[in-house]
Amino acid sequence: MVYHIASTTAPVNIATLKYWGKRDKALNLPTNSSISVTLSQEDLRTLTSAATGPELKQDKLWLNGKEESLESERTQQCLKGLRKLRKELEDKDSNLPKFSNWGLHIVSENNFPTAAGLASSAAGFAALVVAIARLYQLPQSMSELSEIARQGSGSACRSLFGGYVAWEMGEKEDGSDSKAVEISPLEHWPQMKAAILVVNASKKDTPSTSGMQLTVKTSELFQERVKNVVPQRFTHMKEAIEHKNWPKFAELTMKDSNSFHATCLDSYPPIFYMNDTSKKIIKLCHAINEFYGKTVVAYTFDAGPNAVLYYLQENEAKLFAFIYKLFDKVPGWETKFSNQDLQEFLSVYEKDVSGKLPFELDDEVQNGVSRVILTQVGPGPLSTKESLIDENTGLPK
Ligand SMILES: Nc1ncnc2c1ncn2[C@@H]1O[C@H](COP(=O)(O)OP(=O)(O)OP(=O)(O)O)[C@@H](O)[C@H]1O
Ligand SMILES: C[C@@](O)(CCOP(=O)(O)OP(=O)(O)O)CC(=O)O
Repeated sequence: MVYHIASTTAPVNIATLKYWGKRDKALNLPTNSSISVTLSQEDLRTLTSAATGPELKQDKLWLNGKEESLESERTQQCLKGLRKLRKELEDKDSNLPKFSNWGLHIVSENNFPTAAGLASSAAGFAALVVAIARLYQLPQSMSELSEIARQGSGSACRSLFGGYVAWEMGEKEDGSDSKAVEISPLEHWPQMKAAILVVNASKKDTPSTSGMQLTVKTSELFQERVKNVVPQRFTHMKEAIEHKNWPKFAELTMKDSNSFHATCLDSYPPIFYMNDTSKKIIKLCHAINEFYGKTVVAYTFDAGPNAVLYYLQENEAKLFAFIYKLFDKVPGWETKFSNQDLQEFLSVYEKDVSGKLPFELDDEVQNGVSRVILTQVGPGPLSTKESLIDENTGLPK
């Protein structure tokens, strides 16, 4: 028999205004709105294929070549939501095959480390929802589908759009107004780039879900953050994106990363996501901006020690004079630059920086970084002809 199959890729997004805290755990409703930049799928992406057929009795998932359980409440919520929408179509048109009664086979691959604080769950749930929505030929918009992806993992709802994205927290108890919307498409500000310094690619200590629950329950600072800090920052950051106001965008991004990590530290017992290397990178970014007398780089850290450095294309040589000088031994540079380009960064350092620095560069920081991922703002989920499922067997290829 031949199976019905649809495939999609989906991107990672890195928040510049952080989601941290749930007001409803079952529906995954946040305590504040958030904003993110979607990153290019050339560098970080999930590819997911979904298949169905009358002979499939059970739902199954294979992730990075291994069969994984689909039992988690969150995945079940996503599958339930998608089947409900398909059922509505089938009820209206009796000619449609009864996909909603059949099992699903889902096969997915991340081209980067899973559960390493690189937002794999965001790309993973976004791809899962979009692949099945396409298989089911659902008419819903990306914003509507984002309500389902949100229930898989909050940050996943933002991966349904490219460019600059907001997750509006909403007010309704049923969560029907808590969804992702596009602030600006990638074409509006395509000069935005990101250098990710992978500080520790092993599994993290405190998962985001339990970490944020603890913060909501125990941190007083958190109350101040959601009531007074984030609502204003949300408006200001949206404006900064709309006006391509880089210094403002950068300042708010850094402040919000710091504010989020401060609420983690204020949780009881405290949660530490950043390590000494992360802190050295923060100091370095401020020192770089001070050295040039303008904002060249903005850092942000999620629930782990990895640093995401946002910068504009026009400032690349200025930033890389420092970071290539410091991190030239770690892999990743060669994916985007020739040897000659990289030597150029060192000559900028020798010509413009060396001897003029009011501080010593700390070579030690290199030891805490294992890899650099060079990327930029990118598009939302993309349909693909590439399939991970064999159309004759319905099993992973
Ligand atoms: N391609 C995928 N398809 C379905 N589920 C996935 C996929 N990739 C990751 N996941 C789910 O997401 C989990 C990892 O989420 P977790 O939040 O621990 O890490 P992360 O997303 O890399 O980090 P963070 O969200 O803090 O940036 C995996 O264990 C898996 O359940
Ligand atoms: C620090 C963050 O990356 C937290 C992400 O949390 P998740 O979306 O992973 O949490 P769950 O909804 O419980 O799955 C900030 C952000 O991406 O906005």
